[in-house]
Amino acid sequence: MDTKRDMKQKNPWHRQLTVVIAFLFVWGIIALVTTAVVQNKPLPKNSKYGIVLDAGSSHTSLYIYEWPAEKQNDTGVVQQLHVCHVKGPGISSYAMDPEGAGRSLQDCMDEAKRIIPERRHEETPVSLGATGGMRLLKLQNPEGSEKVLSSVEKTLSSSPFEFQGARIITGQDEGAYGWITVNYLMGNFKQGSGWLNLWPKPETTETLGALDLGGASTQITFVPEGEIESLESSLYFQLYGNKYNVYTHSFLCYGKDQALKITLAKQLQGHVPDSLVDPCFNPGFIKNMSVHSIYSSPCTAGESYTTNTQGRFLLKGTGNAQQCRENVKQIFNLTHCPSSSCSFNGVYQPQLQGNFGAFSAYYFVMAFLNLTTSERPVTLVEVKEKLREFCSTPWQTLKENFTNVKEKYLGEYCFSGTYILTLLETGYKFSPENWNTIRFIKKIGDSDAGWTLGYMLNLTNMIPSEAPCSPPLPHAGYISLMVIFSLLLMGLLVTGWLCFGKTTCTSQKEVV
Ligand SMILES: O=P(O)(O)OP(=O)(O)OP(=O)(O)OC[C@H]1O[C@@H](n2cnc3c(O)ncnc32)[C@H](O)[C@@H]1O
Ligand SMILES: [Ca+2]
Repeated sequence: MDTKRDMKQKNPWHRQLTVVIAFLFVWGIIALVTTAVVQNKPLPKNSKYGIVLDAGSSHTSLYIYEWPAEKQNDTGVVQQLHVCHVKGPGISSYAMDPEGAGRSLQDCMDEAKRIIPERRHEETPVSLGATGGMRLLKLQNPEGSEKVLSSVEKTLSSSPFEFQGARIITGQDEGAYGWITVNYLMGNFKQGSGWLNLWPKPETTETLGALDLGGASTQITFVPEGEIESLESSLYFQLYGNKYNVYTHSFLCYGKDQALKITLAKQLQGHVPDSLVDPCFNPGFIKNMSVHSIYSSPCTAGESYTTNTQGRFLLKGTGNAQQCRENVKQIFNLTHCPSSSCSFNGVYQPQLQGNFGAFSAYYFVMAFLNLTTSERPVTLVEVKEKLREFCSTPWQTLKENFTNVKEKYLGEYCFSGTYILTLLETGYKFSPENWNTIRFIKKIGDSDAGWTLGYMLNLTNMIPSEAPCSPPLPHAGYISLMVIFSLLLMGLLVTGWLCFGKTTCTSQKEVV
């Protein structure tokens, strides 16, 4: 044994070789780690931007979206960077002063100019989509609606951004883009990226239905289980290689402001008294209303009426949720259905399917009533109980308790909550069993739920029909695996050499 050790110690080659290998080993590790770190160092942010203006019936909002320039077609990369709420009413209110519509957008456009880096201005698309309010104005006053559109077009096209049009979007588009937005933000279109690509894709990917409640119109959009019977309510999408048959319907006049007008008109039944007792407003609530404000809308235009001399009446609340529901139910015609199943007014609707995200006024109202934030979903019974309690609260008490809430909103929450409940239950056929499939949402991540993001993704061709080809491994995973395998190989090499080297040395000594 001692002789062997002596021989080894005396062999100068052995020590030199060990030093060289140890040096190479350490150098190899340093090189690999440096490569991995340098390769994965975050690149300087190179963003692109897009602007969409949501010209709703009650207000206009300007949304700025941002995404990394190099990841244009990936899913889930576009994010809302900023929202600017235009002061004043929706553009459809400017029929008598069309120039005012364009002017009203200027402040938000200036804000966008400050937020988006100047070097990106020219290539940033800007577009405006008008919804229910402008659809109604077009029915009532086509010339006025054209003038309003020209006016906003003038403001947008005089900005440094790339103007892509100001138009009234159809109810079908509004529903479809809302559905695309929520599912894009939820990552439901995501392909199995990286390793998951190695496994076959599931036949259908679960998507979230979209429920949007505006002031003038409301939309329901979801992927039903079977065939869609009506062509006009059916949309076909191929997104990221997945196929979707989507049902959508938009009810003009069933946004919450127009629905209130129809409900009031139903109670008035053509005879306008000096005062109207209404269960949908809190006890003690009194409002002086103009008859014209109710009957001037195309949604109530079919109704003939006689009025008192002042053309005004007093709306007096009694705060009875049960009676309010009975009144609201009257605006849903359930008597005829030409298809196998219907929602209301003879409109085809397939059986409800999957989970739903309810946004816009659904969220504003349900959040105020504390019916959204809960670890567990609120049941339909609890919603009804809450409405009973809220509607019966005296108006004076409400005003004292909610000094920071707009009085217009506060006064209407009893009606609005009851309307939402009735629309969902009587209209769309949600029941106690599937009520928990509805989530009232405002945002997904940092982006608002609404139709604008889907609209921009479509306009800028940012959703490919086929999944973009991607390597089986993400870049960081590739580098990490390379490092691990290289270390393993080196380890094996060194171990092998040590064992092999020892034997060789031993045998050499024996020969000697
Ligand atoms: O989609 P359309 O029908 O064109 O209308 P819109 O886009 O203007 O509709 P919104 O979703 O912005 O708002 C729907 C309604 O909710 C009202 N609203 C907005 N914020 C609210 C809040 O905090 N509480 C109660 N109601 C609110 C608003 O006045 C409208 O009557
Ligand atoms: Ca809207």
